[in-house]
Amino acid sequence: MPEGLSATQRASRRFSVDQNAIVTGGAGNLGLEAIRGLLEHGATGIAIFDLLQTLTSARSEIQSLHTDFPQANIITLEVDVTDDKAVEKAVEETKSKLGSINALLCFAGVVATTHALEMSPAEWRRVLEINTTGSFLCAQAVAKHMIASEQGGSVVFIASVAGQITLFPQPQVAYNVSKAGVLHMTKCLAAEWARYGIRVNSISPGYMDTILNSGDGLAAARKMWLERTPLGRMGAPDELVGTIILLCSRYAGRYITGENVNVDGGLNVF
Ligand SMILES: NC(=O)c1ccc[n+]([C@@H]2O[C@H](COP(=O)([O-])OP(=O)(O)OC[C@H]3O[C@@H](n4cnc5c(N)ncnc54)[C@H](O)[C@@H]3O)[C@@H](O)[C@H]2O)c1
Ligand SMILES: OC[C@@H](O)C(O)[C@H](O)CO
Repeated sequence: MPEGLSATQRASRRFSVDQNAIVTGGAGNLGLEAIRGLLEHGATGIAIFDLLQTLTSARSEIQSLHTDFPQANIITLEVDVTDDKAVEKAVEETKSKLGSINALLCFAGVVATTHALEMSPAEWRRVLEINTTGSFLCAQAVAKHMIASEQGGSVVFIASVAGQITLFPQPQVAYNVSKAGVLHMTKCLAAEWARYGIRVNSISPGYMDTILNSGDGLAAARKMWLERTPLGRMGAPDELVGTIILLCSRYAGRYITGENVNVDGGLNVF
């Protein structure tokens, strides 16, 4: 322990997240697990941004969050992240209901497994619009609030190892490009917003054990994925939580910005 640190400064090394967060795609597989992790680590308020269809199908999981964390203020907002006006309105509503916005986590995303020669322009645009543009629009709207509050904050994008290497065997050029964009956007926004005390980082999951990677049609692919994953298994959704807490914590993570953390069982090494 360096000499001269006060008790308060030492306490400030904790990994706690005693603040409010917006989680886009928060009713999805990884988003729900992230929210549970944030609440377990002291988050006081959560705004779940997602499509009506997913908010409806995840109703019982969201109800369990209310039951398990009765002291937390958990709100749900129907938002399409590609709709800039809807995003701005939802961020405004979050601010008025939660009081402050200290962290943003962007999980909203889609995958298209289509060969490049067969991909329609509409499908290409949809994947980039949701994964890259949607993440940007949410970060921009939240950053404006963080700047106005003069409190700074933390933005965490969910990229993918697919943004760094060409995954095999599934053809998913639009997805891979969309996530490469998210990775570079992380660095650009970290550079632009550091002066406001806003840190911007990303997490790149590998193959997580979620619906996205399930289904009978993927059995052969799953076998190949495991062969290329040094830890030899898929990740559990809650295995992102430690990194999320580090990056969102205004204590432990306060000198980390512009960084990507691969949470992938080693998939990126090949
Ligand atoms: N599951 C994995 O193995 C894995 C690996 C790497 C990266 N990721 C990324 O993690 C994120 C979450 O993945 P997941 O496995 O939880 O998938 P998921 O399908 O369960 O969750 C995605 C969520 O995004 C929401 N969404 C989609 N389009 C939206 C829109 N236009 N506006 C608002 N919300 C929208 C969906 O309703 C859903 O709740 C995605 O960005 C995905 O690319 C997942
Ligand atoms: O094809 C599956 C991919 O989306 C994968 O789940 C992930 O993006 C690997 O990082």
